[in-house]
Amino acid sequence: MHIGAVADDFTGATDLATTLQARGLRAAVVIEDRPVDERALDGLDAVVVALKSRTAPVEEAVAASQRALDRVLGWGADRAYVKYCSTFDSTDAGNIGPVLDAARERLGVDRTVVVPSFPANGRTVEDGLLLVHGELLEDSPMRHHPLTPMTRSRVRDLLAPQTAQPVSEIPLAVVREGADALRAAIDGADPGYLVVDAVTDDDLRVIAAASEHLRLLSGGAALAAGIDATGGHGAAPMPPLPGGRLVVAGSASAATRGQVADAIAAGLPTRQVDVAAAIADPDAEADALAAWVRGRIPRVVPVVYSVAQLSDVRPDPDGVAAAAVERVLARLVAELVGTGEVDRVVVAGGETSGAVVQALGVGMLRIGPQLAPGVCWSAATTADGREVGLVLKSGNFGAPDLFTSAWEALR
Ligand SMILES: Nc1ncnc2c1ncn2[C@@H]1O[C@H](COP(=O)(O)OP(=O)(O)OP(=O)(O)O)[C@@H](O)[C@H]1O
Ligand SMILES: O=C(O)[C@@H](O)C(=O)CO
Repeated sequence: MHIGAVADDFTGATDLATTLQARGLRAAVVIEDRPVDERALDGLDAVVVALKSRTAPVEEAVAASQRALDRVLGWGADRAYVKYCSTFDSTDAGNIGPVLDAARERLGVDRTVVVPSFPANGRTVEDGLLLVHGELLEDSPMRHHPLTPMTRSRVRDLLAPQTAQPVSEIPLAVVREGADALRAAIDGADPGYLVVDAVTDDDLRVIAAASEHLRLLSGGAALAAGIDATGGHGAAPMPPLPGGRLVVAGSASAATRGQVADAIAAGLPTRQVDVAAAIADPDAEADALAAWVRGRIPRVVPVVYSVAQLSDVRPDPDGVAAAAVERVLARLVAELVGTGEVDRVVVAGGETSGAVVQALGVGMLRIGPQLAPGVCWSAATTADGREVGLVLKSGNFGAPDLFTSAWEALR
């Protein structure tokens, strides 16, 4: 196995796995500590362990990441990849630094690159500053993220409070000199973390080539697109899925809000989660939503969402609303998949996807056709043996019409 990766949320895990698969590497996602039949790992070039650790308490995130790393190394991975968000979602007390520190120690290495850039999704790093579609991260919609509001843009300033290790920057000019010059800069820098500028996919290919000797990589998923692959393997075949279809969106991100608006405009049946009702009695709200969905499937694709506009986000310092919405959407999907009424689900949002996949009791995701950079279908078997197709969509990924167009890839 070439790559063993640990991703801090579930959409990030499928983002990395589909990116590796597009390079011709056979990749799959393993869910947290769930046992897997090791025969299913035979012939895989890469395994990504999906964690729900982005906003977990630091000790929990580090412990879960260590267990995941031990697992992939035990499965024979030559190299490790710590995957975080391309918008570096974290807080000053956050988990990226501690997880990287622990991974460096586990692998006995003194440095790694830090490369959140994902040009195909508009995230670039130049002069050490993270830009989202050309706008500073702190001026982008990420400023209003319900769990990890991003109010600074310099990657070094975001990482430094999370680690005692030095954080240095390698400018674009060095990357553009090519892999040999960049490798010399990486090896000559202080030990610790090296934030490397990258604006284009070519820059990422140079960084991947210059980092070939590093046993630990870190970044968003796009750095993986530069990994030298000799594979040529396509997407895993999806099982026949004749049942109902459903979209659940717990994400408040700009792209998801656009996709919700597009679904409304396209005439899909849509219904908003009642957050107050969800907090009061999440199971009753889930049951009410399930009854509404049942009245519509399998003819059409119902869309259950929680945020159409930013003013729908409830001030939530204790995470009560977030947990309630996650529970409602997870129970809704588990109920309808459990009865066999629904077998294809598009889930928008990383935390939301984590809650849904946990509720389904899925152990492994086989990576199917790609729908957009970082967005793909995956096939899974639930704890009670149902076959299901899932799209775990990062909040800010995918074209506006994703909720109407995603199904075509399964025809
Ligand atoms: N109306 C609301 N008020 C407060 N919190 C909400 C509301 N609706 C949803 N949430 C919570 O906001 C969080 C959104 O996070 P999630 O990771 O699912 O989406 P995202 O951040 O857009 O996606 P990604 O992490 O992939 O970028 C979830 O915990 C969800 O339950
Ligand atoms: O890297 C990204 O932007 C995504 O995979 C993600 O992690 C969003 O949750």
